[in-house]
Amino acid sequence: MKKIAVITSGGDAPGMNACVRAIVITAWQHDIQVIGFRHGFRGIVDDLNQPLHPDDMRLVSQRGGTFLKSSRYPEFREVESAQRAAAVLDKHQIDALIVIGGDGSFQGAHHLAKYWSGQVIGVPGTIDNDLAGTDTTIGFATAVDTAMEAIDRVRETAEAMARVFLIEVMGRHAGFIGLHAAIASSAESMLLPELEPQPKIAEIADNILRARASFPDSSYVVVVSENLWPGGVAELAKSLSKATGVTCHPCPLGHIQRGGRPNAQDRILAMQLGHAGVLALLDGKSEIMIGKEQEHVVEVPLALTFKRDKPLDPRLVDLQLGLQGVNFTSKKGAETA
Ligand SMILES: Nc1ncnc2c1ncn2[C@@H]1O[C@H](COP(=O)(O)OP(=O)(O)OP(=O)(O)O)[C@@H](O)[C@H]1O
Ligand SMILES: O=P(O)(O)OC[C@H]1O[C@](O)(CO)[C@@H](O)[C@@H]1O
Repeated sequence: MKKIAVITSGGDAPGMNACVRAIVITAWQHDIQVIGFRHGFRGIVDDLNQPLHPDDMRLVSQRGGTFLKSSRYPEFREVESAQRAAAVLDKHQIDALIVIGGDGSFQGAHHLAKYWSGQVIGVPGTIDNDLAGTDTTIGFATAVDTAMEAIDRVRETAEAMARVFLIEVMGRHAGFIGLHAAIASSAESMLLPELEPQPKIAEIADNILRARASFPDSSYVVVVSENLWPGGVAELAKSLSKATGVTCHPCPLGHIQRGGRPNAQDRILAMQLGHAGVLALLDGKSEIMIGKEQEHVVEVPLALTFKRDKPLDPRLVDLQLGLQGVNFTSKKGAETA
């Protein structure tokens, strides 16, 4: 193996830069050159190449986003795009490609592997944590920290004014950020796509009214996953305000959850998985994702990572449901009810 390529693809995630650093340094230690392609699969197709050298990696892991840039590039589903990418990779005499991204990026890698003979490896980089075969993904822990800090700030004004807030968090169609942020911020309630049955407006409203009756001078925070409620928290807030007679304030956290310096956990995970990715390539592996399960680095067939659903940890769901229930039965609540 003489030359490998790396891309960051899909939504950027804090820690992607640290992962590229580990890949570049590990590869050079094995006399392998590294080329980056900017903007993910689009950069391969358009040959936006950028040679990567360990000297350039000195101060990248502290930064959020991805210095290699990323993109959403739906055209890559087409056969011609994959063939064009294969031709560009061959032109540069690339032996293997490492794709840092989420489930869409891994589908892209799987698609490319049908038209290109080089090795292809995925490293999970997405704030959503929605990839099967790995307990966590690069960027998830930082996004949860960011959401928690933002909710803490909202909590202070909510508590001062005794207001109800509906805080929308990212996750695409998965509730990992929602669940972890709800626990970490001591939310009174959470609405996640995985919870069955989904509560009706009347039930959510009833919970708010019961909490207001028990704690009339306190805040009430509901963490809501994006893409769950039609119209998002803005519409949900309108419906709940009407149903309860209490003004419910919508607060979508949006892209601030994706930005920011990666936390230590994400930097360490990123470097561990990037390093292991290069070693797996040297071992001749292809079409796998390098993940982490129960503190061990694991190799998982790429196709399994996006074909399987990844469930929330039921113990964490029960923890939050149990703790949020305490709000209605606590001593203080019983006295004022
Ligand atoms: N089915 C597919 N076939 C080929 N390429 C795909 C496919 N799905 C996605 N891709 C490619 O992978 C890129 C990244 O996918 P996507 O935009 O879904 O983000 P992602 O990797 O899931 O990351 P995130 O979870 O952070 O959004 C797409 O823009 C596209 O170029
Ligand atoms: O930045 P974009 O392209 O609007 O994508 C937003 C989506 O990307 C993510 O941030 C990462 O997949 C999701 O949580 C969110 O739904």
